[in-house]
Amino acid sequence: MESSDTGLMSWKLKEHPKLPKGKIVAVVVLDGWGEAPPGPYNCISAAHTPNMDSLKQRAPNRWRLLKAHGTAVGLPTDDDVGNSEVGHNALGAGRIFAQGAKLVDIALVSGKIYEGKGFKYIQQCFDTGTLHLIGLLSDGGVHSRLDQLLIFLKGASERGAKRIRVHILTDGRDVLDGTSIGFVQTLENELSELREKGVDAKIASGGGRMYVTMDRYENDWSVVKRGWDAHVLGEAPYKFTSALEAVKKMREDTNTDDQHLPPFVVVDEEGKSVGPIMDGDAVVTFNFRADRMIMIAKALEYDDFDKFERIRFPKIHYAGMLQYDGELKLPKHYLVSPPEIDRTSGEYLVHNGIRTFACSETVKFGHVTFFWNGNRSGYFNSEMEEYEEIPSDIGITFNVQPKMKAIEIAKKARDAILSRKFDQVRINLPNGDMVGHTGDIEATIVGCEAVDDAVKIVLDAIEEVAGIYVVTADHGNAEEMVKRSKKGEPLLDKNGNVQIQTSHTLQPVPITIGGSGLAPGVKFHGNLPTAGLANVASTLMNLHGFEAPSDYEPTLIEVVEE
Ligand SMILES: O=C(O)[C@@H](CO)OP(=O)(O)O
Ligand SMILES: [Mn+2]
Ligand SMILES: [Mn+2]
Repeated sequence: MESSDTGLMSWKLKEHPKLPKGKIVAVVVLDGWGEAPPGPYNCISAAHTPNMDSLKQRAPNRWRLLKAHGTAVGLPTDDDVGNSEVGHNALGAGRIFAQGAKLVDIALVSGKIYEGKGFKYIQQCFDTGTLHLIGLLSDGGVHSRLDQLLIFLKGASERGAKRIRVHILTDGRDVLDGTSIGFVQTLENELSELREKGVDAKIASGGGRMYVTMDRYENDWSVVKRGWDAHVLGEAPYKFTSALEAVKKMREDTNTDDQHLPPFVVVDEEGKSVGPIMDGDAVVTFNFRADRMIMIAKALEYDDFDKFERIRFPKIHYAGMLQYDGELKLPKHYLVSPPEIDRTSGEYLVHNGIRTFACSETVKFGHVTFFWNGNRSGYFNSEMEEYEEIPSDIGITFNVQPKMKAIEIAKKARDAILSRKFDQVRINLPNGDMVGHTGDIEATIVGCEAVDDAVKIVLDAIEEVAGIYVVTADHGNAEEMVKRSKKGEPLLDKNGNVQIQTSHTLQPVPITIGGSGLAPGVKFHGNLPTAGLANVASTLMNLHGFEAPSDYEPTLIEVVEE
């Protein structure tokens, strides 16, 4: 950390000895765009992407791969796929922070989770109220983990929870479609063991994560309302006497995948919901990841709330697994302290006169703002920053509109670059990820081609202002659309069809820099073979003419005499 004469931390960055200030730098994050061998399940190699291809071929010294998964981005193990939260956190913060998944693991293993203020707060309801747990039910490890839920269920019941209701959101996005049946079965087994010990524990409601509760960035409040109605009011169009039956039947009868299952409630023999949320109950949202919990957290926490008609607003003790928004302090109560992602590159650059424009469409808007800035909403300095959100299409899966708003985002970036009002123009192009998550290979190829066209728009604008571009990605997705055996063969399901993979991957991501504003002699260091996304922030500071703070991960570039 840099310090001033007074011993206090200083925001002032040192000038870079060789690189000038004043260049406009475009930062383009391709969401879900990893590097993998070409093949029929690699939508990026299958797509016609002349611009990205030429960036790779033209300047081998200024194109390389970065680690974007596992411990390189603060996840518990190197078997953990990357994701947007940890990826953009690392890109923006320039350091690797132990992330939510890991912090919850640590708190559960040590038992500290039960000693904190958050647990004591919910525990006050255990004698007379019900403990409700709402979250994503899978072992995907992106938003939540089933093993953590099971440990917590046991821990809470040993500490006095007598009546427990779980509200499940089925996945099929971070894990294979269809696996929700197995996850529900595992949870049911655990709940039945708790019942044998005298705890009244049941699944009460649920639905598919993309259709119920887990919307983000206020894209579509009707998603959260469906969750509210099912979890809180105990009302849903589908009623079953067990969650297992619910998931199995709804998959067949409505022909929807795990991600998009309709909302359901579990009812008793009289058809009455087994677990609405009532006055005096405790509620925990057990996802550690922030973006898709913030909307439901607002609905559960805020007295003043006008996003939808709540009908009934129970007086509850609500805690998040983590605090999801550091600026809004939302929720007020939480079980595990979030990573303290401080002194991000965005905050430094604002203090050093860099004016920033950031843009994406709604579904990725918070990635280049909120996540980039360390899970902090709002501006550091509204006079120096402008964030623009292009409304995403709602109510569709993105294989229907695979081009999404890529071109519109790129045009906003182009206008911001040509206006010369900004020093950094930062965008996220969502297609590789959002279309990749649908598992639709043809549509994903179309999406990747739109990304390539969008990159060209930004690069052309950078050329006009003699600026610099940095094109990179946050994690893999579209480059690997099939589940493989250990030997690398595509796996088949029981009907002999290949198992389509909708999730992120373990693959590295490319980064490339260039533009006529780049000082001659700038190239990637040869001595950082294991660099990852956290090395990008220092690099960007250099390109703006500054040295990075000493505790940032080292820069990727060096300047050689030509
Ligand atoms: O859609 C999401 O929530 C995640 C996958 O669970 O994707 P990303 O990390 O790219 O936002
Ligand atoms: Mn992403
Ligand atoms: Mn994704």
